[in-house]
Amino acid sequence: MKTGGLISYVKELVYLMRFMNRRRKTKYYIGLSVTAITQSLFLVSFSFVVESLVTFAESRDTSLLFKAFYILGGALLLENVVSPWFTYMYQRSVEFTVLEIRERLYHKVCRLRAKYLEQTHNGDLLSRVNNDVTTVETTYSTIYFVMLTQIIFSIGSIVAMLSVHWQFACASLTILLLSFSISIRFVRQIRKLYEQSLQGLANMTGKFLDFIGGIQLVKLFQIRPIYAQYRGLNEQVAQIAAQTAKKSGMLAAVNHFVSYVTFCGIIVVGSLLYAYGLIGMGSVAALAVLQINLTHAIMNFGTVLSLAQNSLAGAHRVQEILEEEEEPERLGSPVSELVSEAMVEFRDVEFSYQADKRVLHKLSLQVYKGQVAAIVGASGSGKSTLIKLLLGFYPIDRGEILLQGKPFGHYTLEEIRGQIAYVPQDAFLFSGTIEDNIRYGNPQATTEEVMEAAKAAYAHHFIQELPERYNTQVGERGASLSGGQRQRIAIARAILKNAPILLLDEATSALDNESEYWVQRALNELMKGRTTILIAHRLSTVEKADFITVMNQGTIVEQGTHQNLLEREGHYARLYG
Ligand SMILES: Nc1ncnc2c1ncn2[C@@H]1O[C@H](COP(=O)(O)OP(=O)(O)OP(=O)(O)O)[C@@H](O)[C@H]1O
Repeated sequence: MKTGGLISYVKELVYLMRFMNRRRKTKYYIGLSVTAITQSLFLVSFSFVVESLVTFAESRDTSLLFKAFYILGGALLLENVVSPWFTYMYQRSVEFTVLEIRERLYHKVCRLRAKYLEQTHNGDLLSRVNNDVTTVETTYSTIYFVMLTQIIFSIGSIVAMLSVHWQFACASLTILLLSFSISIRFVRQIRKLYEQSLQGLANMTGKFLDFIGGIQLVKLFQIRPIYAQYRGLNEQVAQIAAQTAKKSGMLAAVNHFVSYVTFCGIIVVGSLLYAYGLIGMGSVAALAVLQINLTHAIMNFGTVLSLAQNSLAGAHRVQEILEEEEEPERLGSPVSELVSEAMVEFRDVEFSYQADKRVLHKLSLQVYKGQVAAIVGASGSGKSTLIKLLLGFYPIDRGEILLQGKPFGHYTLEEIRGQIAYVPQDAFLFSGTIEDNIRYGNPQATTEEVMEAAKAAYAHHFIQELPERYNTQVGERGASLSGGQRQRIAIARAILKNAPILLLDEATSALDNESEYWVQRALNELMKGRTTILIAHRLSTVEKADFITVMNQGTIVEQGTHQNLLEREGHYARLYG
């Protein structure tokens, strides 16, 4: 490996410390350094213990025996009394830093653009938050520690060797550098493999999430390709792991070879020098201990440097998310002079998800306070896109959206979303209790207010019949409730939010007659006194709307009441017929 490559690795290892704040960094550095120094001293001191004992055996000088005991006692004190305190100090910094990274990722995901979230598989995000953050944790708690210990220990061993026999020390240093340069040759290859492995794991997690999400379909249709794809990814990860093991094995073999050759060299050369009276047996024993320790230190360093590649790859994936572009604070200029009489107005709005495919063409629509506006149209005509734009998930290309008479840019995205309650087609419940799920509409609401909302949403009755009532756990995504029950809880949540504007993505389309009846009544309650935009997939639900907008290929082709539109015998009449 070139010096430039080594420098860039060192830079990357330093870069990883960015995740830690300054106060923690100081504690981390102190804790890590003191622990590494005490452990190194403990190991280096053994060579002096061995030297004193062997020389005592030769000379019967009892002061050497005491010296060995003192060194050993001091080393044990450092290792068992001092070191644990400092280990706790740096490990605590690590654990709190990892907690902060996960929190930062959570908040970051909340602020990511809809476009990024739609294009990124949940499995990939999950893998970054779990696997990749764990690799960063390993670096802080183990890799840096082992690296630092090996460096300090190597320096300590070389100094000790110099004090025992400088010629041996120089020879050892040469072997050390040679062995080190061989070790790090493998590191770059191993890094590439780790990067591939992490991406493979992310793909596998994504595939598994797909499988779990669609488990009913997988069973029903016996979808074998899903398993084949999962297995393919699994095999890929296993193959990469096998290649990594091969490289790591080669690295260990080289290090072992160097280690034992030099150990034997010391014994042979040391014995010869002893035979000619040029060195004491105690010194030969100390040098042998130091040499074997030194080569182990280099081996460990090489191994840990290759493991660090995994962490660096993981850290980069974490950093990628943290650096990902966020939603802006507001969409549009806050100083626009535009005004509108309507509660919600789309004025000549043009929009495309991808540059070459326009989805909305100069679309204009006004919904006045208290009105119920239904939007109908063929699949793909742009109905859901209108809702996404109104929720501020995408910036529009041209035109203006006005809310409560003011242009979009007048409000922050948080303010816009605060004015809107949204009930999607597939009501999403979070795992937790029914009460929690309703209260997400207004975290400050009292238990009585939660119940009032549930009553208004015709949910109270069925909730009371559940074993734990409002404390019943809904299961993952509300799996323990029926579709209609989930919808009514979602409606209760929207009622509790008490926002002036309501967006409904027709919520009754997948329900049986009885559920539909109750959900429809709940929706009527929810719509009272609010300005509502209702995306209707079935025309029977739009008859009572104040006006109906018919969309086709991103434009409004008709507008009027149910009766007018039927009489016109145009698009609506054809859809209705
Ligand atoms: N995230 C996206 N990225 C790219 N294109 C998209 C995206 N979402 C929707 N589209 C495209 O935009 C067009 C309008 O889609 P939209 O979902 O608004 O239609 P819709 O009228 O709500 O359809 P449906 O009734 O089937 O839900 C379609 O051509 C669709 O393929």
